[in-house]
Amino acid sequence: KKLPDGDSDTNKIGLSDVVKNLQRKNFLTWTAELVVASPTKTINLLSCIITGNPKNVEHILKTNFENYPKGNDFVNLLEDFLGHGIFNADGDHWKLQRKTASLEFNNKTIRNFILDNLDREVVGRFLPLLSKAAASGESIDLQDLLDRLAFDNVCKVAFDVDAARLVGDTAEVGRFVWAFETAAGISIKRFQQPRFLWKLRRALNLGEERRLKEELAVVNEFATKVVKERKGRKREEIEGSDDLLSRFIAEGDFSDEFLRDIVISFVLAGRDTTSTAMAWIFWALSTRPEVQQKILEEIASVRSRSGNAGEMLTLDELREMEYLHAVVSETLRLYPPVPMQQRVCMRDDVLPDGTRVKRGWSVMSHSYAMARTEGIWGEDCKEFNPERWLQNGSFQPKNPYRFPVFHAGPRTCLGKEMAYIQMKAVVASVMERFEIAVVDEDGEREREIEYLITMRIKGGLPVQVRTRERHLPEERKD
Ligand code: HEM
Repeated sequence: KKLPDGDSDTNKIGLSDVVKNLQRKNFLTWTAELVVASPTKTINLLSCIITGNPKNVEHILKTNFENYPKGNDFVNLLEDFLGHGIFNADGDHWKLQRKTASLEFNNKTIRNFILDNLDREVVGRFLPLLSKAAASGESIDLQDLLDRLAFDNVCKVAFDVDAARLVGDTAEVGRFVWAFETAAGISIKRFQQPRFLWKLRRALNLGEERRLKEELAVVNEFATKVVKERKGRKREEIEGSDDLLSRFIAEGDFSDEFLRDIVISFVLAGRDTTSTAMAWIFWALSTRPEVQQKILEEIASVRSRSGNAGEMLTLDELREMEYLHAVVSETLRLYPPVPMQQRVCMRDDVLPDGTRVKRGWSVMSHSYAMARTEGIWGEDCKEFNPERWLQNGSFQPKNPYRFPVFHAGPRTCLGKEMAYIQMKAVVASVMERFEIAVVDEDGEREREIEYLITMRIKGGLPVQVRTRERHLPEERKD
């Protein structure tokens, strides 16, 4: 039988290609090259379909959503850590959590809660650390500081706990924070190993698996204690609190275990994603003075319109900053924090480009490759060009199936708005006060990528910080 164009047999990558190329290349960039070069933008890599074709992405994430769950392999990997929290659940279990969580994320009060927390964290902790670095002249790892900042923020929003990672862990939660980071690291490393290996180590309680078990006991004990304590508070107090744990308790009769799992899922989903994105933004800006200048002009303009001479911009002012929104989006496009997203096929299917998918095969959408596809973004797709997001100065959102950086369809990221608020607030606050110079920066040279679920800058982001003179609106200066 003649195969239709784009049939999985046409763009098949064999085992010998895999072995030859993986020795030399990073999996993410190698598969991106293959996807971009494929006529249908879809490849079949040892019965794993990888696609950068927007029509296929829409089919997988929305049109035929029920046929493409996360699947047991994915869920099993993270189950010890996340249980069946929203990020690691399928079917009814996922639906129930999604419903309540969407309600809460769309609740207006959460935005103010996010910004108030950010205000304390950024003004009280983050900026002073940068001032110290500016005074001493020593270089600092900005990616690491941003990791700490994002961890603190997401813990506050998820369960109103101050993890205090930016100021050194406090005695009470320090053990939890350390255990969480270690457990996340070991759990994620499972993705790199053959399944039987980590399962065997787990069964025999050996090495990292043993460590994981110990650290998870600490994480679970701490989270359960917080859940129980919160449930024990007065009803009015719970109802008046904006963190997600309190909101879930106020909304329904959920078990301690369920609440613990969802909270841990939120912390995992919100920490490295946002910090990685911010690190790439500062890296991208460091070689683009003209983009920095435009952001500074935009900050000056919103401040002069509102007369705000305060430490932080307000939510409305951040919202007005459409150029900064475009800069953040352009960085996310080229450096998507979650560059590939995996699903599993439940029943044999044919994708819109003709690719056949068999039951049990993995299917991955490749945001990193899509950003580098001329058919989606035009000839300048590899350039950093924030203007592509703007029309007459207004930000124009793109079709999410062409830009699935926050996923798309029923499982779209719930923290997108929170992430944008955070990224814009941090970038604006830093840029107003400091010049950030990336150390060992080699002009436009790309940084090496470290890819393990999120796409991080390999080796961190060493920077030197210099103080910049601020220009606040005159009338409110004192
Ligand atoms: C720049 C920052 C972020 C990016 C790029 C991002 C991206 C994503 C992506 C790609 C997914 C889908 C993952 C998958 O199912 O394979 C996702 C899901 C999710 N994200 Fe985000 N995320 C970001 C920040 C956040 C934040 C700050 C939170 C909130 C605390 C958050 C909460 C979630 C949750 C709860 C899900 C699961 C949704 C579901 O399965 O129904 N994310 N995110």
